[in-house]
Amino acid sequence: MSGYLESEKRKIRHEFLALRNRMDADSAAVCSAGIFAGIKKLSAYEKAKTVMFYLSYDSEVVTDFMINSAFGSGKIVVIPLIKNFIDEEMYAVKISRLEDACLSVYGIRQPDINSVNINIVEKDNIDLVFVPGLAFDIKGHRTGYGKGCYDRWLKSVPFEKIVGLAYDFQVTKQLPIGEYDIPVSIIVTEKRVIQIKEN
Ligand SMILES: Nc1nc2c(c(=O)[nH]1)N(C=O)[C@@H](CNc1ccc(C(=O)N[C@@H](CCC(=O)O)C(=O)O)cc1)CN2
Ligand SMILES: Nc1ncnc2c1ncn2[C@@H]1O[C@H](COP(=O)(O)OP(=O)(O)OP(=O)(O)O)[C@@H](O)[C@H]1O
Repeated sequence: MSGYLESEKRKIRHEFLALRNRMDADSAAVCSAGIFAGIKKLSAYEKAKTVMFYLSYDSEVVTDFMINSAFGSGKIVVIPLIKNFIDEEMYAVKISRLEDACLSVYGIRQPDINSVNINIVEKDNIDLVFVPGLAFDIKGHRTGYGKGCYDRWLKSVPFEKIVGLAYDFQVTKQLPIGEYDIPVSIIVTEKRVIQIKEN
């Protein structure tokens, strides 16, 4: 990645993380409920048997109650797992309850790779993937924490299965894009559902 692109991305991360960190817990809960209301209206969600959520940390869109609701609807829930924080390769693993994913390194909740029976689910068997982000643009580009874990994992996932979850202020007109950035096909915020055309 060019130095210019890297510094532009760094600025975006800084700016949008500051915005997101300004949210208080009550507003985050209210907005996340609004986002889930939007998700439930998606026919792709209704039809999905297996959905990939992430377990929110920091000031990300809150997903715990969404995951519990998905269990209640009989869906299979998978979440990202980083087995090794050196190569940072991501896997999708099935959980049966939120408690399967205890607090892990760097504040990210994920299953304990030593104590839990790790059940890796193939990408082809996942119907819908919700991705977190620091910022999204109206063409579906996403800026994350800058590890590239999601971009690497999403490489072979069909565009229409990838859905970004964001507070409305995280959606901007245009983000700097790198060669590996994988766009989302839908962005769900508490105010709107943005459908993106594939380029
Ligand atoms: N909720 C949620 N879960 C997620 C992500 C996310 O953005 N949100 N990820 C999105 O990618 C992945 C987590 N990726 C991560 C990879 C590394 C570090 C991390 O803090 N690494 C250390 C460096 C390790 C070291 O010192 O060797 C660091 O930066 O300090 C954090 C998250 C998968 N799970
Ligand atoms: N498919 C890939 N193959 C090789 N390198 C990649 C791939 N995807 C991303 N990277 C590299 O990972 C680093 C971080 O990428 P980027 O800035 O796009 O992360 P991000 O989208 O902000 O974060 P994340 O995907 O973790 O949420 C960059 O150096 C990028 O070149």
